[in-house]
Amino acid sequence: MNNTNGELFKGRISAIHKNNYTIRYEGKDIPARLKGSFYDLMTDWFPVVGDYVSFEYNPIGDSLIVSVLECSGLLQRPDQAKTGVMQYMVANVDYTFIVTSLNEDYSYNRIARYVSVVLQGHSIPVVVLTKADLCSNYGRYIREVESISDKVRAHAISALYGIGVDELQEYMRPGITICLMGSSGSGKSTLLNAFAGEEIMRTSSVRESDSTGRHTTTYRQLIELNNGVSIIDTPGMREIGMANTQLGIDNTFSDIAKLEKQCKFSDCQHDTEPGCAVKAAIESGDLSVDRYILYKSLSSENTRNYAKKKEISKWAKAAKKIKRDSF
Ligand SMILES: Nc1nc2c(ncn2[C@@H]2O[C@H](COP(=O)(O)OP(=O)(O)OP(=O)(O)O)[C@@H](O)[C@H]2O)c(=O)[nH]1
Ligand SMILES: [Zn+2]
Repeated sequence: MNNTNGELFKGRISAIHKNNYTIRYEGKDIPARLKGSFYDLMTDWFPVVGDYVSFEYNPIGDSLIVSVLECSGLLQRPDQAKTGVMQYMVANVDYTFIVTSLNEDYSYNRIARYVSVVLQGHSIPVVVLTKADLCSNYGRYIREVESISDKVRAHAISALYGIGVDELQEYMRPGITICLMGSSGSGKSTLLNAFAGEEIMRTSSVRESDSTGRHTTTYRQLIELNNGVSIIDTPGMREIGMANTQLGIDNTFSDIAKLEKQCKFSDCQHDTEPGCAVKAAIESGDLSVDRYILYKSLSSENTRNYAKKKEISKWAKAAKKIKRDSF
C-alpha cells in the first residue's frame, strides 16, 4: 500500500481511544482519525469498533477515516449520563456471547436485558455461563437461561480448567465476529485467551473475599484469531438499561407478545377481562408468572426511558432556540 492521492481503502475499526482510531487492514493496525467533515456535519454516526470504514492511507501519520460503510449487527447501550439515549457500542457482530459467571454475578433478569439488547441489534445471543468449576449444579442454570427465550442457547464452561470451551467451537467459523459482553470479572478475557490458545488479554484477579473482579479492560478492542474469527471484547458492564429496545424485548418474549394479541379485547389489561389469553396461559401453566412480570417490567422501563428521552430532546431544542434568539 503506497501513499495515495485520495485513493480510498476499506478497513475495519479495531480500537478507539478518545479521538484516536485504529484500523485493521490486511493484518496490520493503522492509526487513524476522523476527517473533519464528521464533526462539521454534527453526525451522530461516528464509527464504533467493528465498523467497516473507507479511509485515505497515510504511511507517516494518521490515516483519515472518510466514511462508515453500511453495517448490521449493531449493539447499543444506554449513555453514561442516563438520559435514556442509547449509544452505539459495536457493529457487525454475528454472535454476542453474554458472559456471566456462575456465582453471585448470575442474574436471570440481567441476562434477559442483554438478550433484548442483542436481539434489538440483530445479533444472535449465546449465554456463556463461566466458572462452572465453582458451581455444582450448572444444568439448572442452563435450563433457566434457555427458558427466558426460545432464541437463547446457554453453555456452561470453565475456561480455567478447559471444560466446555469446545462446545463453543460451533460458533467459531471463519469470517464470523463475536462480541463478548458481561460484567467486569465475569471471565471475558480468560475466555478470549482460551480461544486464542495464548495470553493475549491481561486478566484481573478476583478479590477472594467477595469474588468481584477488578476492572482491566479499558476500551473496546477487536482481535483477529488465527482461525479467521474476530472477537470484540467490551469493558465490563453491570447495568444495562432499556430505552428504545421494545422490538428486542418483544422478540425475546415473542410467545407473550403473541398471546397478548390473542386476548378477546384489544385493550385487555389481563386482569378480570373475559377471554384473556395471557391469564389462560398462566392458569394452564404454559406461561410462568415470573417471566410475564419480567416482560412487563422491561417493557414499562423501556417506555418510561423513551418518554424521558423525548422530554430531554424537547428541552435541548428549547435551550438551543433561546441561545439562538439571544444573539
Ligand atoms: N474459578 C474460575 N475462575 C475463573 C474462570 N474464568 C476466569 N476466572 C477468574 O475470574 C477473574 C476475572 O476474569 P477476567 O477474564 O479478567 O474477567 P473479565 O470479564 O475480562 O473482566 P474485565 O476485564 O474487568 O471486564 C480472574 O481472576 C480469572 O482467573 C473459571 O473458569 N473458573
Ligand atoms: Zn388479556
